[in-house]
Amino acid sequence: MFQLRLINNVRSFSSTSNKKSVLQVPQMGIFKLPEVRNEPKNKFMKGSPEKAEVKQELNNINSQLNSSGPYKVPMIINGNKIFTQSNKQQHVPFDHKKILCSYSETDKEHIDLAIKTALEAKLSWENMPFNDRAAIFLKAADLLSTKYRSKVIAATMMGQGKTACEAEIDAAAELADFWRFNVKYAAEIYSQQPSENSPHVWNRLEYRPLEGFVVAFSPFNFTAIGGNLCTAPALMGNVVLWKPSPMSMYSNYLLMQILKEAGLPDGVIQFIPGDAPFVVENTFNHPEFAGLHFTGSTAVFKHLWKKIGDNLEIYKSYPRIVGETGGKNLHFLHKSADVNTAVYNTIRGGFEFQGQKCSATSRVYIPESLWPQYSELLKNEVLKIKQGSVEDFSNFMSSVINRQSFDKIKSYIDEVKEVKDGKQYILVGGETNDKVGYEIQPTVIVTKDPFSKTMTDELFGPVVTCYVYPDEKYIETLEMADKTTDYALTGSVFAVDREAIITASNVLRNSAGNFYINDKSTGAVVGQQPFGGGRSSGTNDKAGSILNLFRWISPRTIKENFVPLTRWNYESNMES
Ligand SMILES: NC(=O)c1ccc[n+]([C@@H]2O[C@H](COP(=O)([O-])OP(=O)(O)OC[C@H]3O[C@@H](n4cnc5c(N)ncnc54)[C@H](O)[C@@H]3O)[C@@H](O)[C@H]2O)c1
Ligand SMILES: N[C@@H](CCC=O)C(=O)O
Repeated sequence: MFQLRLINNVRSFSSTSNKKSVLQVPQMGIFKLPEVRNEPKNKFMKGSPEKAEVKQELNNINSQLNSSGPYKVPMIINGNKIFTQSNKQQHVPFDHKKILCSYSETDKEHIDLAIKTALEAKLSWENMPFNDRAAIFLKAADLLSTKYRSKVIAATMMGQGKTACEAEIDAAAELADFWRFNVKYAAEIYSQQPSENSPHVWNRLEYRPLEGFVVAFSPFNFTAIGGNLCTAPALMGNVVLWKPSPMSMYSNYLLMQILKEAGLPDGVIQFIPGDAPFVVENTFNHPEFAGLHFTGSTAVFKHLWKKIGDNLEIYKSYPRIVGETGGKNLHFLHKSADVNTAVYNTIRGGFEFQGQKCSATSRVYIPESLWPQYSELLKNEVLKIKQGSVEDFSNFMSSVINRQSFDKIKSYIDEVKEVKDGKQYILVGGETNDKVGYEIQPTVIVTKDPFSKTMTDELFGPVVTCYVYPDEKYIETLEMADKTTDYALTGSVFAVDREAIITASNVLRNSAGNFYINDKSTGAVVGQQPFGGGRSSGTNDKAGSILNLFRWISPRTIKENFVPLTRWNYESNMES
C-alpha cells in the first residue's frame, strides 16, 4: 500500500455544526489506508442466507405499503428532513399500480437554502483532514455492504425493477467499490508531488476542492451511480447539491441515511428531489456554481452544457463539466468467433435489466457463415427467458421503468412490425403488455439496412438488432459500424483469430470507451474496467477511477524557500 503524505499538518475544522471552529487538528502519523478489494457478490442460491434476507426486506416493504402506505421521502438540507406540499410518486415498474414512495419536491426557497448552507459547511469540510474524510466513506461502504445491504437491494428491486442479482451488482457491490476505490484514488492523487526540489527549496502540490458548489444529476438505472455522482466530488472536499432521479428516489434516499450514519457532516451533500429544469434554473444561475456531475441521456447533457455556456459571465470560475451519457453498443462477430459465447453474451448484454444500461448491447454484426447457427441458438435461448416480478427469483427479466419508456420502445417495435418493406423483421419477441407492469419481451430484430432506426437510436430497452454481413467484408463492415451512430460508449469483438481481434481493436479505437474482447458490452467493474465513452456518449472521465477525481480539484503549487535572499542582482551583472 502507498502512504498518505499529507502536506497540511495542522488544519482547523468543525464537525457537524456550521459554527467555525478553531480546533486545531495535528497530524501525528502518516496513515496507511486499509487494503481495498472489490466487494464479493452474493449468488442468491436456493436456501442461502442472503436470499432469505432480501426476501425478508421485500416483505417488509410490502407490509409497509399495505399497512401505512408509500414511504415518505423528504429533502435533506443541512441535515434537516424537509417535507413540502409538492409531492410526486415513485411507482413499482413491474406492478405499476403500487406506489413505493412519495417525495417532496424542492422550491426556490429551499434551493437557495441548500446553496447557502452548503457553502457554509464548505470551509469545515475542506479543512477536515483527509484521513477523516476517507474514514467516513470507508465506513459508509462497510455499512452498505453489511447492515444495509439487503435493505438497499430490496429498495432497488422494487423501485427500479432489478432482479436480486442485478441489484446486488449495482446497489451493494458497485457502490461499495465506488466508495472504497475512490478513497484509494484520492490518496494516490494527494501523494503525487513534484519530484524535483532545487537546493534549499521544498515544492508541494495542494489539491484544493473547487471554489463554490457542485451539482449532481443522477439517472434512475443505477443506485450506485447516484451514490457516486454526489460523493466523488465530496470526497475531494467539495460540497454538493444532489438531484436524484424521480424513478430511483427511495433507494437513493436510503443512501443519504447511510452517509449520515457514517458521519458525513450536515450540508456537505444536500438531497434535493425536484423538477429537473427548475433545479437547473435555480442552481446554474449562481456565481458559485463550480461544477456539474451528470449521468443520463445525451440530449439532456447537451442542453445542460449549453446552459452553462450561456451563463459563463456570471461564474467566479470556469465550471467543471463531467457527463456520462447514452450508448448504442455493439457486438461484432468475426467468422472465427465461438458462437455459443457470442450468443450467451448477447443475451446477457442485451436483456439483463431489460436493456436499461447505457452499456447494453443493442446492435450485433454477424458474418453470414455464422448466421444460421447464431440465429437459431439466439432464438431458442431467448424463448427460454422468464420475465415478470423481481420478487420471483427465477425471473431473468422484469419490466421497463415507466410508461414513457414503455411507449417509446413499443413504438420502435411496432414500426418494424408495420413497415413491410422486406428490409427488417422480428426474429423473436416483439410482444408488449402494460396491464400489470411495463413488460416488453426480449426482442431481436434483423435488418438489411445497417443504418435503420434501431441500429442508430438509443432505445434503452430489451431490443437487439442484428445485421448480417458478407464474411469477406469484415474490415469494411467494421468501418461502417464505427460510423453508424454518434455514440461511442461500449463495444465487443468476438473472434478466435488474433489478427481479426487486432483489426477490430484498431478500426473501433474511437467507437467505444470500453472495448471488450470475447466478452459482453456491459458489466464494467470499478477498479478493473474504468467506465465511460467518447463522442456523444460523454466526456469520458471514467467513473470510479482516478481520472474522475482529478476533475473535482484545483491544485495549488506551493514553493517554500528555506534560505534568505542576500542581494537582488545576479553574478553576471557584477562585471559591468
Ligand atoms: N454513460 C453512463 O455512464 C451512463 C450510465 C447510466 C445511464 N446513462 C444514460 O442515462 C439515460 C437513462 O437514464 P435517465 O432516463 O434517468 O436519464 P435522463 O437524462 O432522463 O435523466 C438523468 C437525470 O437528469 C435529470 N433531467 C431530466 N431532464 C432534465 C432536464 N431537462 N434538465 C436537467 N436535468 C434533467 C433527471 O431528472 C435525472 O436526474 C440513458 O441515456 C443512459 O444511456 C449513462
Ligand atoms: N457500468 C455499467 C453501466 C452503467 C450504465 O448504465 C456497465 O458497465 O454495464
